[in-house]
Amino acid sequence: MLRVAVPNKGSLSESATAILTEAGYKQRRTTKDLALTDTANEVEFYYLRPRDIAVYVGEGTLDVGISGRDLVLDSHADDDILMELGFGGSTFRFAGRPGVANSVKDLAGKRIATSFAGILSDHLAENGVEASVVKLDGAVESAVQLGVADVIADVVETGTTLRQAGLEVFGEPILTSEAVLITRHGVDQPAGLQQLVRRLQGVLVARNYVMMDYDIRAESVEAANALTPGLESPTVSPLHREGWVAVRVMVLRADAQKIMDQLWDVGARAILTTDIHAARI
Ligand SMILES: Nc1ncnc2c1ncn2[C@@H]1O[C@H](COP(=O)(O)OP(=O)(O)OP(=O)(O)O)[C@@H](O)[C@H]1O
Ligand SMILES: O=P(O)(O)OC[C@H]1O[C@H](OP(=O)(O)OP(=O)(O)O)[C@H](O)[C@@H]1O
Ligand SMILES: [Mg+2]
Repeated sequence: MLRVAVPNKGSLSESATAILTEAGYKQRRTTKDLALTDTANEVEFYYLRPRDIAVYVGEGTLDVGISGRDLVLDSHADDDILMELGFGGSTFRFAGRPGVANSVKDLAGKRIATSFAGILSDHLAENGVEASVVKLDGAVESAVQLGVADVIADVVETGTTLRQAGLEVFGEPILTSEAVLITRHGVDQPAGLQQLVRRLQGVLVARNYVMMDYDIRAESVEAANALTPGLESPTVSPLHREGWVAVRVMVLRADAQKIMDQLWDVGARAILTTDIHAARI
């Protein structure tokens, strides 16, 4: 059985369970359950902290897991990132009281609080900056007010927590993160992993694309195809009406309205979009 680690709580948990459910896997009924066996798909799910998932998978104790790119890098575990999952987006940034620093170069000799000491130390070393790292478990934004640090390095999503603490980001983002699927580096892919990856990719396609149908005069089909090249190639079928064809093609959901306007301008009519419920590409 494929052994899969899933975040048990926190920012990644709900979306991780949702994407697995959408991919046709059984998920735990209550947040108290520690594990669940999906016999039909021959997969065992283990619900763990995403920071620990990077370690379990890196050690090879579990075959594959969902964690955050920042947590994987921070752990220095022996993981490979197989795919990005399109949720749990955040940036990892420096922040401090206004004017305290403008870039990483200003941090020499300063005290920096973080719960990602691995990422922070790597970043300071890359920039040749010597500073002292104050390792905290959470609520890092309070460290400046409480006097244990001069600046912080933390996860920023909306920036609300920083504003509430009277802090501002400075310097370039240290990294951008999102939820990722990981396996142990350098091992043969276990049975069932390819199926999991294909199913998750299918969910991402269904979420990110819509199906678009339209009718157009045959002489304009090349102009329309330039706007909607599709993943492979559009399906073009004859219409009963002489000189017209029907086109069916996948387009990015985010671009759909703009493309419908552009298709209209090159003569397409009866332009429809429909949701895709599942896909294998
Ligand atoms: N607003 C956010 N706050 C914290 N982490 C976030 C946020 N948005 C996305 N993430 C990502 O979630 C992962 C952190 O997972 P974790 O389970 O520790 O979340 P958490 O919400 O901080 O949980 P908790 O603080 O309750 O332990 C990281 O990969 C991080 O980049
Ligand atoms: O930019 P925002 O949308 O405000 O989100 C970022 C904040 O959310 C997380 O804190 P969390 O609630 O997980 O508490 P923690 O610091 O104790 O982990 C993270 O550590 C930041 O503090
Ligand atoms: Mg947190």
